[in-house]
Amino acid sequence: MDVAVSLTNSNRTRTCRNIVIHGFCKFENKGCEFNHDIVKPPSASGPSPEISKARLHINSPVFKPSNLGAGSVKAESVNAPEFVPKSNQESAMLTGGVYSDGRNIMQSFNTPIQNTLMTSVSNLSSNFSQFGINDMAMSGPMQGNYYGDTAANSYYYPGSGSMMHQPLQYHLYSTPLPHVSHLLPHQKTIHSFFISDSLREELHRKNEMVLQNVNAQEYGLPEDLHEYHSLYPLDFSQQKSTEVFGYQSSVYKSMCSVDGRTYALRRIEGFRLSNEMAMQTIESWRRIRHANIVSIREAFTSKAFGDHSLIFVYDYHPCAKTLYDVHFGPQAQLASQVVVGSAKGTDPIIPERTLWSYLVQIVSALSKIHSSGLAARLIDPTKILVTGKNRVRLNCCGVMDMLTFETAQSIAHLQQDDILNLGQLMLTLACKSITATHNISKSIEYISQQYSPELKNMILYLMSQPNPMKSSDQIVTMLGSRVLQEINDMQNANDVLESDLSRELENGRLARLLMKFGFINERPEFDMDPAWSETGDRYIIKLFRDYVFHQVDEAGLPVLDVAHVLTCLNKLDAGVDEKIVLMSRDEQSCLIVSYREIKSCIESAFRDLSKSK
Ligand SMILES: Nc1ncnc2c1ncn2[C@@H]1O[C@H](COP(=O)(O)OP(=O)(O)OP(=O)(O)O)[C@@H](O)[C@H]1O
Repeated sequence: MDVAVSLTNSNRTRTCRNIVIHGFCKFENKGCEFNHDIVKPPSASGPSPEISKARLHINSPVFKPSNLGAGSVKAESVNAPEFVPKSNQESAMLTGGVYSDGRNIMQSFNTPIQNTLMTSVSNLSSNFSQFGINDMAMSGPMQGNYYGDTAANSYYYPGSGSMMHQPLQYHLYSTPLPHVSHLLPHQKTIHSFFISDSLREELHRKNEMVLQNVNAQEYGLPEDLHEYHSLYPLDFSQQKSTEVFGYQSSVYKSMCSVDGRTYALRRIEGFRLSNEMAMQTIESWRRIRHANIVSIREAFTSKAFGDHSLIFVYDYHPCAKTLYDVHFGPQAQLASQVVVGSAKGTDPIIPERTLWSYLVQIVSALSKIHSSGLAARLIDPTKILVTGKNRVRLNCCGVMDMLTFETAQSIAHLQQDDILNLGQLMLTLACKSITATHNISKSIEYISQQYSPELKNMILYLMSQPNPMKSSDQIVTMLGSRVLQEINDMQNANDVLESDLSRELENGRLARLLMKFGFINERPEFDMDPAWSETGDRYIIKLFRDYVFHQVDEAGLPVLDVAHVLTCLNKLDAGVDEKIVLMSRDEQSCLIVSYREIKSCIESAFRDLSKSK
């Protein structure tokens, strides 16, 4: 398709396009070959200064000649030398001129023209209102006037009205204003095109955490540890406790040089493995995959830290905190003081629903572990990770099996201990005191005051002597309706995430479109190639790119309007029949094409590119 708009065909009878569009031609006496002798009304010896300066900019309405039916302009028709509107009325409309009797055209529109104009304006307004732009740019009384004459006039005469609109910083997302919640069904705010702020922030924080790095030498860390490198300490506390494992332990984030993924390495310091068989205990744990268990990948010994260390490799969960940190750590205490506004001792309790949720998740993990013939052996607030809102996972699974390999213990017995430890954990959480197990009767009394008898009885059952044996499956049955509640909550959360995902899906669509643009536009290797010249489909694409991204306002400043870009790209992707005016950079030619035609140009240019591979 050849789309060059040539001016070499001298045709004195044709009205100059600049006269039609701008009302004047700056090349009139400088060699422009076209006819400039149109009947100019006496009072309109020159175009209004505002209009003469006005360039194609974001506020330009979508031009829709009333007598051009849909599909009447094919992409091929851009071969036509120039665009000549069919009637003087239209040209008058475009130039914002006056009639021969001196009446201003805006005051004296006859009904069909007025309808066309107002349709264009209202189309544009509704396009933009989809993005909540009305709310931002024309809030309050302005909005009420928008469809009135005053607004239409200032719309067509940029700069002439009392309200001058500067380009807004649409890329700086602000939260929606309260009145924006009362939008009409077809209107949307820009926020509705992207994932929620809180989720975006959370994901950014997690990404940032994955990329955190320290200088290994400064921290006395090895550069390489087996297949792992870029170690980053996750536990900066100076005091290391030996309470849980009987050994000091440290945790590092690190990257695996084999698969490039990030893992959490738990180092048991100063542990010398005396029996190689102990390594096999990890095999059963490696097979366990459960939503409430931090998966283990492998274990190995290392002298890279200058001692005999045993290293366990777990899945890394960025920004994870321990259950202890969340409910008993210094930050939790500070937060509760802020909430309550009083000293320690009046901490708000953990909501009962959260406690049931923890219980259901941990019992679900235990059920999986016990049915695999294993025991968790570490139901401790410092060894349970919180990896999302109320989402818990058992951590450090398999460590105790290896550390106590020599002292064989009955699995059935260890499983009973798991259930007892779970009871103690729930007691601790319900009393929000790490020492709650020191005086159980007092703690139970406190729980009966704060929570339902159902929760109290469940904790009592978990902590009771096995008679003859308790099983995790029994507890699952006892939890009954709580499990259903948990499923319901999770599915609701899933729905919210899915809707966020669907918004990003739309953006992914646009990103693919932009990639195509990037592939096609201004390829240096096709610079002088007539088959890939700037006169064919690619020319339309280039002009469209200018229309979308390179518009300027009346002061010649760049228009940075995300909403305009989104509107254009969405219409392009949908291939709608709406027509737009594309203007060449030298303002010497203009084309009227529909989004559908531009879309087919892009597709064919991209097909050509992929064929040439
Ligand atoms: N798999 C993991 N993914 C992400 N972070 C983890 C992982 N395992 C542990 N962490 C983080 O490492 C930090 C230290 O964990 P650790 O288990 O040592 O807790 P701790 O409270 O310091 O216990 P201890 O007193 O026994 O050292 C915690 O903030 C925890 O969130």
